[in-house]
This record gives sequence, structure tokens and C-alpha cells, in this order.
Amino acid sequence: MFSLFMGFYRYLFQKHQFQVLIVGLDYAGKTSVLEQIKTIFCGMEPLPPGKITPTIGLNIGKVSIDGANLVFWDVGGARSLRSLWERYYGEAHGLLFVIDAADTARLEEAREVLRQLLNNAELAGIPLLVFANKQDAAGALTPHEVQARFGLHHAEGSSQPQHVLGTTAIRGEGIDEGVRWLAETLRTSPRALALQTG
Ligand SMILES: Nc1nc2c(ncn2[C@@H]2O[C@H](COP(=O)(O)OP(=O)(O)OP(=O)(O)O)[C@@H](O)[C@H]2O)c(=O)[nH]1
Ligand SMILES: [Mg+2]
Repeated sequence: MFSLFMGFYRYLFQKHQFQVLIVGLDYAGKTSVLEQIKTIFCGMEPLPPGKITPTIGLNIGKVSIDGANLVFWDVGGARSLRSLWERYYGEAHGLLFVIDAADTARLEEAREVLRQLLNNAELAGIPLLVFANKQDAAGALTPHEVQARFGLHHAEGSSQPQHVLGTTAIRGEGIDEGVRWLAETLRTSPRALALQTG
């Protein structure tokens, strides 16, 4: 009882820290997104796109937004690496799913990967931000088209908040709005509260 009380006290009065897991297929642009997050919120110089290589391990970025710390975990999206994602599920407060909106040949694969994530009990109630990335590329689906194709229909009052945005990671477009939505949503997320006081 006492530890529950202390956990709730800490939740109310200490600076919150939220962990956000960045996932999606390989080549979707996850690391490019993380580089831009660090640039926008920490003023760090982003790695030039040519210097970003496929992720094998884990990239971490920590940013401070309106009194909350967000820690981003960027993992590799290659098929052989996806089984490693689950080691982060239990401690993830939020999920950022990045899609290459111009790669229509792999949309079905991306849809299936997202479907499995949302069906995973360890991720129950997790706020989901989807970036329909590469909006600059020819033939890219709009965020509305991605929303429809992926069957993402956030119902008012749903226990699993969802938000879909169009981004162009290599130019840093759309990222700021998405990260602010996450920070705002995580503050009132029952899952985040449960993880922080648990
Ligand atoms: N045109 C365009 N290219 C992008 C954009 N975002 C990322 N890319 C390119 O897409 C390629 C893959 O980007 P990464 O950030 O490495 O992708 P990733 O999702 O981290 O890939 P893995 O680490 O293998 O899972 C790189 O060549 C990027 O420069 C974008 O908004 N527009
Ligand atoms: Mg990467």
C-alpha cells in the first residue's frame, strides 16, 4: 500500500520519464526520425542521411518536452531483428510506428507487423503514433490513405489513443507535431500511469 502511495506521489510531483519504442520495417526511416527528434528538441546536429546505416542494435535519444523526459528507443526493423523488439515491450509507455508511405509494395507487410504489435498483450493500451514517412517521395500515400489502409480508426474515448501524421524525416517535417502529441498523450495515459506507479 505504502509503495503504491509513493509511486503515485512520484508520478504526481516528479518530472515524468516516458519510454517510447520506435518500430517499423527496415528502411522506413526510424533512425532518420530519431536524428531529427534530437535536432528539434536538443539542438544537436543531425547525422547526414548518407551516414545513417541500417540499425542492428539500439539507438537511444533523450529529449525534454514541457517538463517531461521522453526516451526514444530506435531498433532495427529488418525481419531477422524483429524478434528482439519484444524485450522492450514491457517498459514502453508509447509506440512510434514509422511507415515508408511511398513503398506500396511493402505496405501489406507493414500492416501485418503493426497488427501483431497491437494484438500483443504486453502492449495493451499503448498510445500509438504512426508516421506516414517519405511524404516527399513520388507516390507516397497521404496520412489519410495510410489511416484507411491500416484500419486505424481511433474511437473517441478509446483506451488506446492513435494518431497518424505525414512526415518527411530527411527534412524534419511533421516530427515536432507528432512528438508533442505523444508527450501530451503520455501524461494522461493509464498505461503510463500504471507503469510508473507499478
Ligand atoms: N525520400 C526520403 N527518404 C527518407 C526519408 N526518411 C528516411 N529516408 C531514407 O530512407 C533510408 C532508410 O532510413 P533509416 O532511417 O536508416 O531507416 P530505418 O527505419 O532506421 O531502417 P533500419 O534501421 O534498417 O530498420 C535512408 O536512405 C534515408 O535517408 C524521407 O522522409 N524521405
Ligand atoms: Mg535504423
